[in-house]
Amino acid sequence: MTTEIVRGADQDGIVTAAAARFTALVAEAVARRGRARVVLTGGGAGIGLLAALRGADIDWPKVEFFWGDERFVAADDGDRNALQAHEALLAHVPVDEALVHPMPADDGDVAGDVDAAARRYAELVEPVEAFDVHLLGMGGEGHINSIFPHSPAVAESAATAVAVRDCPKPPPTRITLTLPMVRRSREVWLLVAGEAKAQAAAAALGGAAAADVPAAGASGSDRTVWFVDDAAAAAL
Ligand SMILES: O=C(O)[C@H](O)[C@@H](O)[C@H](O)[C@H](O)COP(=O)(O)O
Repeated sequence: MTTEIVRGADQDGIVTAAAARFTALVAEAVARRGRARVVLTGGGAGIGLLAALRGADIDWPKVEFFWGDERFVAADDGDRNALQAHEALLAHVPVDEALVHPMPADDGDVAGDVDAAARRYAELVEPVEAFDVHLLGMGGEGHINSIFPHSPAVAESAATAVAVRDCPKPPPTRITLTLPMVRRSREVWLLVAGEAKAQAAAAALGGAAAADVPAAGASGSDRTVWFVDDAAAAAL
């Protein structure tokens, strides 16, 4: 397993670098396996990458989309990562809707039951042998997906997806893939920009415990790539 650091001047710089690499990774996965399985995330950098991919030369109907985390709100709530991904990318490219797997929303038959929603998503991802790439943003205290330091989610070693309550970053109720499921990816990419992330980036790359800095537990079976801008790289 390789860890690689890709530097950019700012968030736009890392998004541009990640978009070029994403295009190549999807082409290779499709050539080898007929399909590329990708996991999307929320946050400024993750959604920014999706917007940058709109014009990319990608065989979109061969791409299968999963989410690493989601805010448990109504489907039409602007806080939904799936809605933001739709607006940034999915509505603009010819995806196969049967291959787009958003996490359940807080309406429909699991309304009010985030545990049932998480279980449903766990059942969906359980049979996936490996994602090709799991995209992640990182918070200033080192969270990835909705896995926060010293939370039940960061300690989860069995379930593939779990409910999150009292999340420090609003909205408070969420669903997240767990670290074991994140690691079921050939590649894991962290998109990290801004000085607020510098200490956590240095700690994660320096071998901190995942309980303290969840990003430290995010690694791909083939490769982990940190896309960091100059400000976020300041303490490396
Ligand atoms: O749904 C979410 O909020 C996320 O998936 C979260 O893990 C995000 O990726 C980080 O908080 C980084 O977000 P920024 O890139 O906006 O700092």
